[in-house]
Amino acid sequence: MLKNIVGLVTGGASGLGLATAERLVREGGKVVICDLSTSKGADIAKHLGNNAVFAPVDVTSEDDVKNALDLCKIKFGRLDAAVNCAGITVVKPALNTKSKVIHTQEQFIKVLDVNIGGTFNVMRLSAAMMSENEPDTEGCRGVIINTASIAAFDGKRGQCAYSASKAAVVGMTLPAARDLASTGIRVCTIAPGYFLTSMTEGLLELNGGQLPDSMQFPARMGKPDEFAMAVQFIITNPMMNGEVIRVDGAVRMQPGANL
Ligand SMILES: NC(=O)C1=CN([C@@H]2O[C@H](COP(=O)(O)OP(=O)(O)OC[C@H]3O[C@@H](n4cnc5c(N)ncnc54)[C@H](O)[C@@H]3O)[C@@H](O)[C@H]2O)C=CC1
Ligand SMILES: C[C@]12CCC(=O)C=C1CC[C@@H]1[C@@H]2C(=O)C[C@@]2(C)[C@H]1CC[C@]2(O)C(=O)C=O
Repeated sequence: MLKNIVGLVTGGASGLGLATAERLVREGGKVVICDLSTSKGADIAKHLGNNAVFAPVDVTSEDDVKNALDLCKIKFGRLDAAVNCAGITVVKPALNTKSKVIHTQEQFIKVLDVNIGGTFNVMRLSAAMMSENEPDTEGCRGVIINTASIAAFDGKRGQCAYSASKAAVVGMTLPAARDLASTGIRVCTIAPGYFLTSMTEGLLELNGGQLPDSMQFPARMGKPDEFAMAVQFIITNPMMNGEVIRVDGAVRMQPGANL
């Protein structure tokens, strides 16, 4: 149960973030769905009812995140769990040796800006708000959950930017947990494998109908709610701190096709 837990979920209008927002509400909590103003976040929050509200947020903007936290305070009074799911990817080799096309620096920086900068922006501002909470019986004031990827460890061809960004999210987990320990705020990261969302739609088709990377067990794409179950576990288990959990059915990404 997540009774009365107030969560803020970035990327909450789609895929893993949406499943997390839905689970929070289903389990008795409340949620601020943060996503781009162009997303379906407003309709989704309406559909989820009074325990959900939408905040238009670009995670790279300090003002947008502050406004979302203000809304959280006004509507629900506090923040217990911030879940960073907003993320983007680009699939492009550093250099395409056949066509001689070079990966642009702009694309590289953009992925880092959203995936690293956005995650850090939400984490630091959420922590500041959580620091105002009364501690629970364990001294805990809140929990921050970031989303990396198994690409942080075994990036494929074409994933320099994405893998670097997710490795950074893994890398900030322990120092952030250490920074926030004295305030009673926990920080964990989930590194998902292949999950069925808009980010991976078309992946099976691209792969000739085959599952990628000889998936072990279960030999299928993850369901978004299986990610949300990991979020719930981290929120409810006070010993989960400073840790990165792979949720991937034991898959290991292979180098992939020459791009
Ligand atoms: N689907 C998968 O197999 C995996 C996904 N991930 C990671 O999980 C996270 C969620 O991905 P999915 O749900 O699959 O993707 P998705 O594309 O379904 O959802 C991502 C959401 O983030 C939002 N977003 C993008 N840029 C944003 C910004 N600047 N500010 C606010 N919101 C923004 C999008 O509007 C979208 O609603 C991402 O960080 C992704 O890298 C990691 C491993 C596997
Ligand atoms: C890069 C991938 C795989 C190759 C392909 O044909 C298309 C792709 C675009 C979506 C990527 C694919 C991938 O390798 C895994 C990721 C990066 C996927 C987006 C999310 C992804 O599933 C992941 O992060 C896995 O950890």
